[in-house]
Amino acid sequence: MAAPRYCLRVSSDFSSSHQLRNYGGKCESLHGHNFQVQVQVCGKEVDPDTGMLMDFKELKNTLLAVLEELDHKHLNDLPHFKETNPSSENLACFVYQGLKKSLGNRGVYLDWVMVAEKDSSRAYYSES
Ligand SMILES: Nc1nc2c(c(=O)[nH]1)N=C([C@H](O)[C@H](O)COP(=O)(O)OP(=O)(O)OP(=O)(O)O)CN2
Ligand SMILES: [Zn+2]
Repeated sequence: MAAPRYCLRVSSDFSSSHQLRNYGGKCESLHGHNFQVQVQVCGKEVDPDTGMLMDFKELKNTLLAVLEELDHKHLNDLPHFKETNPSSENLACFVYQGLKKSLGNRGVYLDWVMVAEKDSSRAYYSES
């Protein structure tokens, strides 16, 4: 039996500085990245009137609101990252938790969040 699934992906970015603790290398020094972020949400049904799972614009705006907390900040100074290392993995988890809270229960679930320091180095966080 087929199990229909529609998925949407939106992308954005933020620019921040960080210092990785307990790294034992040059990334312990202050440096910055233009982090790329991609998120995927999925659901079983589209709205019969709009044909949409959710408006891309709304999803993008929700993502931007979460990224606003990180953009142009020194990540180690943020309360969340005072103890938690601001690695790409932990940033993906942070964005996931923020988005999950904002999206609430609407028949759409957050599948995964990706954070990349560059195209060749990506971290994914998922709870499904
Ligand atoms: N699993 C992870 N590994 C690393 C992370 C991370 O978040 N998760 N982060 C870093 C540092 O942020 C570092 O700034 C990245 O540096 P690096 O990949 O070494 O980039 P470079 O440009 O210096 O090196 P290239 O060889 O040119 O890629 C490190 N690891
Ligand atoms: Zn770094």
